[in-house]
Amino acid sequence: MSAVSQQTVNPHALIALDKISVRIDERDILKNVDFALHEREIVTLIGPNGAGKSTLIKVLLGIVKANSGKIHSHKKLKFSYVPQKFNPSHSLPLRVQDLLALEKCDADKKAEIIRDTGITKLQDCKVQQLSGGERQRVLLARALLRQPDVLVLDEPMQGLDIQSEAELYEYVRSLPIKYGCAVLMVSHDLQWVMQGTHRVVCLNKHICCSGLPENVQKHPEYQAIFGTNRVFYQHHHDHCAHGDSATPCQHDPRPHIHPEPEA
Ligand SMILES: Nc1ncnc2c1ncn2[C@@H]1O[C@H](COP(=O)(O)OP(=O)(O)OP(=O)(O)O)[C@@H](O)[C@H]1O
Repeated sequence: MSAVSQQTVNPHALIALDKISVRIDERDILKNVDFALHEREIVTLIGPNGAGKSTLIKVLLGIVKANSGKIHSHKKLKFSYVPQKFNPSHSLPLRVQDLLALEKCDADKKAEIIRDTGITKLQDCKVQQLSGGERQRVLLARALLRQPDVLVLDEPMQGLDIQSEAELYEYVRSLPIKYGCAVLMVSHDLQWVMQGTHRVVCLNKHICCSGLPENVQKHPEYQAIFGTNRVFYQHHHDHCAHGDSATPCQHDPRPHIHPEPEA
């Protein structure tokens, strides 16, 4: 029932889910979910553990088939997906540069992405031996090399230290303008949700509420899940995210993530 149709419910959406339901082992995982993603939009999906966030992403990616509902899209979209967990087999030694070479990309753009994600020095390292934070950067770089229409990030901050996390947020915020992609992120970090996102969708098997961050946090279903005292202020980011770096930064005006410090 979930084949991607070229017709459209929302003429402005890149992709739209229409009353999607997923049942696994007699359990409702998603119920009647309507969802749309627009060009160059940054949308964050929030909700408690087990709410169906990863499942919703997998439906969008075509990995999980819905039991009912439809997916509409104007054109065949190119997705890049940075999963929550990536544990490559130790029996398949793969260097970072080999992994990145799997994606075809213009050399200048590739150099820029490698520099901006802070992985220049990791090129010869084996993917299996990277730290959690290094692995996240490499996966993000690989995702960008695909030059996707939609970049999907499932809790991408796992393993990142606080400074790298702030830099990653700043970098992700710059991507729609820089590379023309929409960004769909799953995050439990409500501070990011409120400050970095154009739109928030709160999911708990069904869509509880969605809209501008400042409106969503006033919604009764949001407050029932996250409480009433978790209200965040918003401010605009026109400054460098790495101002507190222990080592002086050769300031680059473009958002970028610093490499992890060497031991
Ligand atoms: N392949 C599967 N087989 C059985 N149950 C599944 C499968 N995939 C997901 N589920 C169940 O569906 C529910 C939603 O899972 P999902 O991973 O989408 O939630 P989530 O919102 O991403 O959770 P979290 O925030 O903990 O990552 C969970 O109860 C999970 O156990």
